[in-house]
Amino acid sequence: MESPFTYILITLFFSSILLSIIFYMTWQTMGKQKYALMFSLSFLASTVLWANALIKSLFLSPNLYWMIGCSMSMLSVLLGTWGHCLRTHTQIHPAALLMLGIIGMALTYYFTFISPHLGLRMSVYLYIDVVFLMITSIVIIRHRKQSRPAEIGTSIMHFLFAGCLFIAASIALSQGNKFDAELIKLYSIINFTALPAAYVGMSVFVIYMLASDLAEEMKLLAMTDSLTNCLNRRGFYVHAKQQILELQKQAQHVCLIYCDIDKFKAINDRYGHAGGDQVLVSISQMIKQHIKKDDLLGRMGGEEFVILIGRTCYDDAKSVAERLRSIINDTPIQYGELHISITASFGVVELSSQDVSVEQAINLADKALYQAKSSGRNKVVFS
Ligand SMILES: Nc1nc2c(ncn2[C@@H]2O[C@H](COP(=O)(O)OP(=O)(O)OP(=O)(O)O)[C@@H](O)[C@H]2O)c(=O)[nH]1
Repeated sequence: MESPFTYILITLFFSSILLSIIFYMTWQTMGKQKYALMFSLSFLASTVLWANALIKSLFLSPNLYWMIGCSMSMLSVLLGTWGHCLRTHTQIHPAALLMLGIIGMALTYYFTFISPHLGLRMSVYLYIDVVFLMITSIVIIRHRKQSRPAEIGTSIMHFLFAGCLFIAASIALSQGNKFDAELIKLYSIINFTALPAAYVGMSVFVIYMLASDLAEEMKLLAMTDSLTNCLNRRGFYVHAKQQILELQKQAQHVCLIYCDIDKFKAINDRYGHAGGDQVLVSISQMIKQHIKKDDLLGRMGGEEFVILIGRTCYDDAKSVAERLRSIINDTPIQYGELHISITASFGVVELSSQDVSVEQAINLADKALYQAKSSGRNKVVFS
């Protein structure tokens, strides 16, 4: 009858193979993101680690088995940390991570072969793993202002995993240089109960985090206009509702500006659909350049854009549309060798002091726009 630890190792071995395959397939199907490949390689290293633990007594000398186990453990955590740094665009040089791993290996080698010390031999690599896991936990939680639930969960799981390893390492170290059967028993209990649970929990949370990344990407795509890259109608409604509440709380003057390019059909007829598209892209870029980062720009369809702005001073808010009109009027759009002169009409509604919904505000601004069109175009009309 095999020891129960053997069965746990077999389970970990197969779980790691599966996780490595899952992340490899994620890498293949999710645009070959490097971090997914790192996660796959990380679980491959874990697979070697568990396989090494399973076959140790069959082929390897104890010291060789130990060095392979330590290096695979650190390699696995290092690759995972590197993957998380890539995903979060954290500027930690891989060489710094590699250096930490090499120091861990050198110290383990030293305390195994040169100046043998049981406690240090068993604990140094685990402490290095703890450092890697803590870096990962911090990197995940700190890379954006408001972390997603999946990121919070993944960060906590890395922290818990680091905690389990820290306890295991400290128990091993507290033996000193002499084998202590009681402490080793405790060390094995941590190693084969808390650690596998934390390991599997952490892996599942990483998968959940990547799935949540994908869901966010889809949501973003569903709210983005593919030609101009600004918000589409649906995206504008969703964001404008939140933004209006935010701005009104800050007692800002909120204006909704409806902008429609004049005689756009004629531009399409003269320069072709591609020329018309270029005009739409250039106009959206021009508007983005001349509004603030927090202002919202959406394309409502065709040649219609809508802008939501908040300004502390009412005159500032009112002047934005006039400034945009004048810039569009004065800036011909380059299309290949050609320069296309265009104008646009604007309808503006102020909604700071009124209890107006986005839909009503758009209707009012649209009516003002209609007046701007019917009174000769290239004009701004306030509702
Ligand atoms: N190139 C291009 N044209 C588009 C797109 N979406 C809509 N259009 C065209 O935009 C034109 C809009 O024309 P109209 O609604 O008649 O308006 P207009 O010619 O700008 O006239 P006024 O608004 O009255 O000044 C139509 O010819 C549509 O085919 C697009 O994504 N790309």
